[in-house]
Amino acid sequence: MSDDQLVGEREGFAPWLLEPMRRNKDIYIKVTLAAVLINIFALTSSLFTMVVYDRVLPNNATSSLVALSIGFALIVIFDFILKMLRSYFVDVAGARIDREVGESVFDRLLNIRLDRKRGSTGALAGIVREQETLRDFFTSATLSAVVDVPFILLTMVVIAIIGGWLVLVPIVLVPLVILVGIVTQPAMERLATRAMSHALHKQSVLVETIGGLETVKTAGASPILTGRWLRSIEDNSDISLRQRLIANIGITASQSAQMVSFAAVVVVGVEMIANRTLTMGGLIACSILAGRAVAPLGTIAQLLSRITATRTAYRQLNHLMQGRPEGPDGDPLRLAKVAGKIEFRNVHFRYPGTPEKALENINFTINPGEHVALIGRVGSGKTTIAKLLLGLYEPEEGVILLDGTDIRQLDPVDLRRKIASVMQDTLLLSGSVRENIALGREEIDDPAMLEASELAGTHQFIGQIANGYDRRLADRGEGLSGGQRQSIVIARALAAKPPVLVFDEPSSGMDTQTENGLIERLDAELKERTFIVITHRTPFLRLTSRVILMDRGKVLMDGPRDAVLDKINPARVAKS
Ligand SMILES: Nc1ncnc2c1ncn2[C@@H]1O[C@H](COP(=O)(O)OP(=O)(O)OP(=O)(O)O)[C@@H](O)[C@H]1O
Repeated sequence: MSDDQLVGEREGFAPWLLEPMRRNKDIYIKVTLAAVLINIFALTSSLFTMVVYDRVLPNNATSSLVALSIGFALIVIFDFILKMLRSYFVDVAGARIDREVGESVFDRLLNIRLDRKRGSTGALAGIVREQETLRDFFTSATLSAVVDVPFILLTMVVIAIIGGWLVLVPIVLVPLVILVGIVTQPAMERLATRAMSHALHKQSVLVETIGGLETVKTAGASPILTGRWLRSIEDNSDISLRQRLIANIGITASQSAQMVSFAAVVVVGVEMIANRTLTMGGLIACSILAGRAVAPLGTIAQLLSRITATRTAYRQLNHLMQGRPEGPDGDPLRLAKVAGKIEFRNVHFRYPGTPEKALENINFTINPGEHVALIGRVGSGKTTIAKLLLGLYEPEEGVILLDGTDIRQLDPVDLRRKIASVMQDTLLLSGSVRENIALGREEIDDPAMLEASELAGTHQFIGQIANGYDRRLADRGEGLSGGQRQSIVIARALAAKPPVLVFDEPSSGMDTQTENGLIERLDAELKERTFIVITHRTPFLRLTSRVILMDRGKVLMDGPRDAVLDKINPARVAKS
């Protein structure tokens, strides 16, 4: 699915947003109450003017004017306080909603099923960032403007009371402005969707470039990325130009409507004054009110592009939130104690969107405490077996069992605690070495961290540096050598003493001496634990007693280590 398709879905209002809003119901009730009072106060300035013209001026009643002015000043003060309170309430509720939504969006991101993940990393990051657009809506003036819209009716009722038929002016104009909004809305929606997909594309280019800056430089990929970047900037500015054009139709229409409304009231009002059906003060009050009736629509028109962007952001996030998360549909199982028996039964697997099977009819059983090497040519499916065992993907057919339980029924997080892994793309987090090994797991105290670190060989280079374990690593562990990064990741896997360990090319970045030292230390450590190692190199085979040879997604040979190695390489037999 392309980034474009990611933004095209439409759904109803979803619980991940509705629930946090409901939990803040009390605050929104206060906001509505404040809005009622603010809108009532807003009417008073016109009524004040009316009374001054009709009662104070003809009678030269200065004392009444003083009293009225004091009253009006008090209203202005109350109005000020209420407006401040309203913004504060909107902000508090917005911040709470933002936190709750942020938590559930990040949680869903962590539980995303890899087989359902669509679009690039940058696009996914962009979708998650859309939460900010939602927050902007919930904490900004937009929400207050939307809340003010129903009060247009109240303003019209007051116009009808004071000016009678004069109310026809806003009655005709308000729907006209709304109509302009409705007519431009589909175009705004379309543009908002396209704007978002262009923004996601721009984000993808940026993330790809920054993430691989070293490779971009060494491989000379700058021209192709610059081209993509410039295209996405052009696309983005083209779309925002069109968005502004369309939005301006609504904004200008509402401004014109405000002017027409004011003038029409005056024209019709003059006639009514001549007929003595309206006072001078009444006319002035009505013309102010008629402008006010159209004003909230003007604010909405100004914020329309923001409102459509919020809807598009909502749909995007909803698409992410409605995807099925990892783990079983019902309550996930957690195995109390794992002996470490692993079984692949008739497993077939195809990566999403690829025609060929990466694994075809895989069958093997690994007994508790057995040490097995998975070997085979590049692309033969070894890593895929590890990924399936870790529950990152589900088999298309067949089952994978851990101690006799289908791993699809297990809690994926718990499964990955029981089966610790060192995967090929060793990724470190920014933070200290200690944090990278312990990863915030409570059971890993300092002695456990140090023990794992000594076993993995991390201590050999970190132990020499003062405060080495507290040394902060740069982004993704850049600043450490490939072998050093691997050693930290091995320490991370060993630290919790898991019953099963899966290592995928654990020593590809290490020199022979470091690798041999590691293998010697692991020999004792791995006793009575199930161990699977994927390797192209022979030293690690010393730790294993059985070898599974893979070829083009199938098991070609499976048997005792030396027997399989002798079959593959008859020269070995001759030598021995
Ligand atoms: N994320 C993916 N999406 C689509 N195809 C993939 C993906 N990862 C791997 N493949 C394909 O699946 C096949 C098996 O890949 P796998 O990584 O399991 O091989 P491998 O035996 O571990 O190779 P290597 O020794 O190079 O690590 C390959 O043909 C590869 O192109």
